[in-house]
Amino acid sequence: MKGYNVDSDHVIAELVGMGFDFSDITEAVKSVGASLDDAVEFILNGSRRTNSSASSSSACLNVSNKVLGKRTTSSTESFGKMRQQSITEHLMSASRAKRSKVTIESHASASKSNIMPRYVEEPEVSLPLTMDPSLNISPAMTILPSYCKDKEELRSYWEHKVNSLLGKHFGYSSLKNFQKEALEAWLSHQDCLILAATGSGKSLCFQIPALLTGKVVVVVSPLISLMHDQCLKLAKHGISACFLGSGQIDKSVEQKAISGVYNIIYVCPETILRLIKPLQSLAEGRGIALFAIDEVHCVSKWGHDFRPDYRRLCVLRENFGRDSLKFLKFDIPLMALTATATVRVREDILKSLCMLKETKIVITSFFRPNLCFSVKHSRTSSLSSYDKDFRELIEVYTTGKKSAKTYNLTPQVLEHSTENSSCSSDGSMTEVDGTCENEVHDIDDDVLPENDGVGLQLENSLNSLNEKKSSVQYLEDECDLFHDADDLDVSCGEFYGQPHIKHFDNCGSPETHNMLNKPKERPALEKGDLGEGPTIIYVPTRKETLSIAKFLSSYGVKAAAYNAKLPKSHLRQVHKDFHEDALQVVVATIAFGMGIDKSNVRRIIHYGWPQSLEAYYQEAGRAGRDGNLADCVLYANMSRIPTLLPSQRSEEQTKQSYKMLSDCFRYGMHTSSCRAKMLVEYFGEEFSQEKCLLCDVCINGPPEMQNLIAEVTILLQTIAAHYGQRGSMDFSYDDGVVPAFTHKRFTEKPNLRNFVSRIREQDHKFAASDFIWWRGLLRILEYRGFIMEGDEMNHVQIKFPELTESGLQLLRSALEQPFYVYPEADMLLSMRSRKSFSSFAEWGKGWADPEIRRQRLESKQTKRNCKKRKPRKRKPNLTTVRGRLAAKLSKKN
Ligand SMILES: Nc1ncnc2c1ncn2[C@@H]1O[C@H](COP(=O)(O)OP(=O)(O)OP(=O)(O)O)[C@@H](O)[C@H]1O
Ligand SMILES: [Mg+2]
Repeated sequence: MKGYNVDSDHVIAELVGMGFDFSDITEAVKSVGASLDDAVEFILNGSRRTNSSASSSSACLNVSNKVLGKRTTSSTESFGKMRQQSITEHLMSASRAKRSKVTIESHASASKSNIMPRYVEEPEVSLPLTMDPSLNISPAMTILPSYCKDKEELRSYWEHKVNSLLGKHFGYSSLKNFQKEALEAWLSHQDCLILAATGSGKSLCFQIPALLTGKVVVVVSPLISLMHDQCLKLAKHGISACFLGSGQIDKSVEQKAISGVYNIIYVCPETILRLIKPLQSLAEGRGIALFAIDEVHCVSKWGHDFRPDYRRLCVLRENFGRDSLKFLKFDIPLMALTATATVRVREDILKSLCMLKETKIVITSFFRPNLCFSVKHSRTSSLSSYDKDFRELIEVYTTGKKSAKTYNLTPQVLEHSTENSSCSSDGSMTEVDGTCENEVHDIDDDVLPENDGVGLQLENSLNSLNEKKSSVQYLEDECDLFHDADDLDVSCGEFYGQPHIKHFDNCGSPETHNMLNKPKERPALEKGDLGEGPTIIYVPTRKETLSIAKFLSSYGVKAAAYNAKLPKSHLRQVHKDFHEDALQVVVATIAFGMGIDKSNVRRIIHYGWPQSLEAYYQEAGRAGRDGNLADCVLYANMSRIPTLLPSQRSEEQTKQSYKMLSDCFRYGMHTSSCRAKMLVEYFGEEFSQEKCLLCDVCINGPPEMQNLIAEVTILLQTIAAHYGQRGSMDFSYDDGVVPAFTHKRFTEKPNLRNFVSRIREQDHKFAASDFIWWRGLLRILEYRGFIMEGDEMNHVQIKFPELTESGLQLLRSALEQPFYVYPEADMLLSMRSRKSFSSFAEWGKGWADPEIRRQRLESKQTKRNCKKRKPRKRKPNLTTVRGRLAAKLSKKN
């Protein structure tokens, strides 16, 4: 297979997945090159295997789907051939031989190097303990050859074995440390929870046991597309696998899985619950080496991607232990894996899965040293924001390029959908509502006669549209809630391992992988040109996927939209083109989900607030898997507090979701700590170095500190006075400054807005102060423990502030000590448009002068009047039904 490139590998794997004979495939690829369609055409029409039912290249995807789900008779022949060559067959035959007699052959007298026992492990068969008990070797180690005299020897024995499998199947030279630790736990029959960064290689931890033992590994995974991709990769590495989703299962695949045909069975949580009994017979027959629960954060209600069925997976511990299956010598180990779990989520995982007390926890650093994090302010709402925010990106992909050819993926869909979205949301979660409202007003209200029958009808329908658009159902429809677009037509499929070729997927060479393993030296990571690798832009709403993709395409960028509502054929095409580097930018909702493992993604842009830092870090983690520099930019509207995406949640979950959103908001607002540090510390890791040296804060440095004693004092005083805390203290202040709280606005619990207007009224120095500036200050006071939330409701940031005991104490000493802070992002934003608050002096002085005050008030009034001017009549849009109707009505009048 020398000379085959990544593209041909991909095509070969696809064809293997379709069930074609390997020799036919190689011949086809040799003849027509790395084109899937052409190769299918060649095999189907141009060579031995002519099949009239699938003769056109357009049938290619159908063929694929059919074969994934139900194999046609014509493919059985080649498939049988492949099975002969598959590793499964080898292990199966070995296994059969093994079961008839003693499992491990002793080779005490032979040299280790040339004697490898044919079978490494058979936990059910206990062996005489020939080792010194003082070695403290766990029972599982005893299943290893008895010529290994000590722990070190045992370790090097299995490392040697694993490394040869690694080289043979994957082309890697060694395991990473965390992978070794995980395998050691499994060898010792321990349950294991693995927390390792995105793209670090967690899958190998559960794939290797299948190769080592010849038993089956059962992997629980949340998404069909993820299972499909992993099976495809395994097939390329010579390992047979199948996936069983929860839809219409092809029973024959399921039966084969249960009879032990595949090395690895991927199964969704719903299905595994149905398969407990059959899996118990599999455990008794071929044997189950391990249950792996991938993306295990889905177990936790405290995580970002909760899947209720994951919580029922404690059945695995209940039904696959020695207590329930007498033929087992040891409980079948559980291995749980995730890249994003906070300490609380970890505890929840261990408890919900009933993992054993001695569960080994393997944690690698969450730090990805080649990712450059930054946060930028953007309204993310209109073409003008796109223009500003994506100019650089457009330059990267178009400068010096000859043609500005538009990438034309389902243009009709794009055209149609963007036509109605001229006023798209501003990208933050709040703007889902905003969009709807704007949209309803795209017809001029003032063109409609008030009591005209048609007008009334139109108005009614607009109202009902309005109502519909503010319903949770409609809003849910605007956003994708799952990390999956269900772009496959099948719910199960099988993949047979092909004879091994040296593959490194589209993920680079082993050397580049090792770079992830072993971070580059810090000084070498100087920020510069990132190159042209692809970009993923994550947006909150489906509509924005279309409008941004259309915008970028109009500048000649090869961009495509991806969201769960687009046609499946389009989604598949996007996946394919993205993996083959035919696309420069994918603009997606979170449906472009978990498990995207492409090495050269150079930029992940979040355009609008994510819902949690877990989700953010997981999505950002898709960048730079080749170890080279990559950018992770968050564009968010700093002037708005994000809101939760609509979803069905219990009260408890709502609270948790608010907490996560709030943490995410703080991450964006923070201006003085290294971003990577903030992120890894969020996951409970102590950051080993001071800074990442690559994020916007490390590069630009924090903003200048300001002494805000005057502002802090008046804010605390205003709040304290409302709650009658003044009497209980002996702080002294200028009575003129403290507000008199007799105003009727204050009879109810006041929110920050009320306090700010009070401050503005009371002190001319602050009369023109921005609300968002005070909001930033309030947040700082909350971090420092001086303020707390005064109501029971859930908020992203404190809404009804009250003073804590420390707040009261601070107030007592406030006037004596300076209060230095780094202004938060919203404060900086407000200061950019106005004078800084601490330098209110100038403004303040101005307000003190009655003449200046009069002039300012007058100009304010004039501005207001200008705003109130009757809106200009817009020309009705004659391309829409409503527009034509409005035009007709206005003519009548
Ligand atoms: N020991 C190793 N040496 C070199 N490369 C490796 C090693 N182990 C895994 N890899 C490679 O690392 C890449 C990422 O692997 P994998 O998909 O298992 O990551 P992951 O940790 O599961 O990521 P995610 O969190 O996105 O699911 C793969 O392309 C894989 O082949
Ligand atoms: Mg993974």
